[in-house]
Formats: sequence, C-alpha cells, structure tokens
Amino acid sequence: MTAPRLTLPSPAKLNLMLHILGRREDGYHELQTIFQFLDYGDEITFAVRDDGVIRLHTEFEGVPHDSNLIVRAAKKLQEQSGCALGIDIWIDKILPMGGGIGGGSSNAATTLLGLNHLWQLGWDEDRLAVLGLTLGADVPVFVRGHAAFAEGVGEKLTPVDPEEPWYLVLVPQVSVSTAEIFSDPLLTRNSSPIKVRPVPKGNSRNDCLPVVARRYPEVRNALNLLGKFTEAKLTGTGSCVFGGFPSKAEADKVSALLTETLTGFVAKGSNVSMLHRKLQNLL
Ligand SMILES: C[C@@](CO)(OP(=O)(O)O)[C@H](O)COP(=O)(O)OP(=O)(O)OC[C@H]1O[C@@H](n2ccc(N)nc2=O)[C@H](O)[C@@H]1O
Ligand SMILES: Nc1ncnc2c1ncn2[C@@H]1O[C@H](COP(=O)(O)OP(=O)(O)O)[C@@H](O)[C@H]1O
Repeated sequence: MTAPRLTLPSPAKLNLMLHILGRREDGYHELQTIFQFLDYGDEITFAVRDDGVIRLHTEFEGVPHDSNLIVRAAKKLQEQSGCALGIDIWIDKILPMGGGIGGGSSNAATTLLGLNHLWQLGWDEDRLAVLGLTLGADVPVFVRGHAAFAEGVGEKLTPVDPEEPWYLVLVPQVSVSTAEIFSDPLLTRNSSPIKVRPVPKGNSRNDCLPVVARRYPEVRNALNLLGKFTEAKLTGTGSCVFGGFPSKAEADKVSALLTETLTGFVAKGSNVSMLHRKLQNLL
C-alpha cells in the first residue's frame, strides 16, 4: 500500500523595511525588519515511510542532498523528537534561490510543520521556532505564519498587520551573497532603533540597498525600471526588487513590459501565510 501524501505550500516573504542597528560580538548584525508573506511559493509533497529514512527526491542544482534545508530540517526534527518514522519528499520549486525572498527558510519551515503534523509529534510553534532558528534567522517567522516586526537577527517577532497590496517582484538574474553584503565596509550599521509601535511612516528603507545596488548592476537596473511606476524596494539582501500596486491589473500592466533578461512575478501580499491557511483547513 502506498503511503498517503500531503502537499503543502511554502510561500515567499518580503522585507518591507530593513534597518541595521549594529554588529554583535559573534559577527551577526542586529536588525529591525518587517516580514510580510506572498501568496506565491513552492509546493512540497510529503509521504511518510516507516523505515526512518529521510529522502528528498527532487535534485537542486548546486545544493547537495544533505545540505538542503528541507533535509536538514527533517533530520533535526527526527533527532530531537526521537521519531522512528521517515519521509519521502518532492518539491515543485518556483522561488529563485538567493533572491532575498526566503525560499530556503520557507522550505525548512514547511518541512517542520508538515512533519510535525504527519509524524503526529504534537510540538507547539514555540518549540518548532526554536529549532527553526538553528537552521536560519528567517525560519521562525515562516513557522509562526504571521507578518511580523522582527528584531535581534530576526528571531524576536511581534505580529503586525501592514496593508496587503499586490506586488510586482522583479528577479534580476544574479544571486547576492548575504555574507558578502554584511561584510561590506560601506554598509550602514548604525541606524537608530525604532522604539514606537506601529513603525512610523517614513521608515521603509532597506539599509542593504546602497551596497547591493553599487555591487550589482542587474539590481540597479531593476530598481530603475520599477521606480518609474512605483516606489521600488529591495527585499533582504536582494537580489529581488519589489513594488506595491493597488490592484492586480495595475501590477500586471507593468509586468507585461518585462523582457527575457529581467523576469518577475505578480503576487498578493498576505499577513497570514498560505501554509498556515492550508494547515488550518486540515485540522
Ligand atoms: C538579512 C536577511 C533578511 O531577511 O536577508 P535575506 O537572506 O532574506 O536576503 C536574513 O535575515 C538573513 O538571514 P540568514 O538567511 O539566516 O542569513 P545567512 O544566509 O545565514 O547569513 C550569511 C551571513 O551573513 C551575515 N549576517 C546574516 C544575518 C545577520 N543578521 N547578520 C549577519 O551578519 C553573517 O556573516 C552570516 O554568516
Ligand atoms: N530548499 C532550499 N531552497 C533554496 N535554497 C536552499 C535550500 N536548501 C539550501 N539552500 C541554499 O540556501 C541559499 C539561500 O537560499 P534562499 O533562502 O532561497 O535565499 P535568500 O536567503 O536569499 O532568500 C541558496 O543559495 C542555497 O544554496
């Protein structure tokens, strides 16, 4: 008998603003950022195995099986829970890698929540978020599933409810190294902490933008193009660039002007992750 399969979404995120407050002793940077989800992402399919083996069947170019965040998340959860079951996994990957839209972190979170459900572990979100943080700074917000103001390296989360416009996200054909941007001497690292909530208007800048735009002409071009139609912003350390529109039709109109050398996609902003909406329906 074949095991029942469960398919779950793994959405992208945007950083609606990103301020860098300083550098910690371990080299990591203290941030303030707002995460919002997109109704757009990968789909991961899971089927339980009873022999304890964890196997990702989809190959990723440049990412060995055991380094994949999906496999690392599954193995950590299996180890820490002492679960004897295993899992077969397939992914329909549409999110660009290294684009600042959090695909890897989202895949890890979908795996943690999916396996918690299928292996019937009964872990709560706090415990899953703590495990998630050991895989990446952006994993906890995907585990929680609500748009958030984030502090620390992104792990101290306060839920927020920004507007949910339609976005056009441009995907420059270049992968930006987060480590490279955070080690650039020209990076602004001394933004004043925002102490009032909600975050006052006029704080939507991304401190990484000047450094990324200086190093990557492809990102500069994308910012210039989108900036003709709306405020063009960088998500995370890039390379993706995004802008909000009041309707899908208006975002589509600008999207239709894109060429083969600069692609993009249109998606709705969402304060509740589509993963959590789907999981809610399963319960
Ligand atoms: C800055 C954000 C905003 O969402 O960028 P994106 O990855 O989404 O673009 C993330 O928090 C990224 O978090 P995460 O994905 O865990 O970062 P990693 O790739 O592990 O970081 C690579 C390297 O960047 C530096 N780094 C990263 C995050 C941080 N808050 N301070 C840092 O100094 C460290 O040198 C680290 O070794
Ligand atoms: N399942 C995964 N999906 C995407 N990237 C992954 C995955 N597993 C490991 N990685 C590695 O993590 C890096 C960052 O990926 P990703 O989270 O998509 O980008 P970003 O952090 O810029 O949003 C990739 O370049 C890749 O080497």
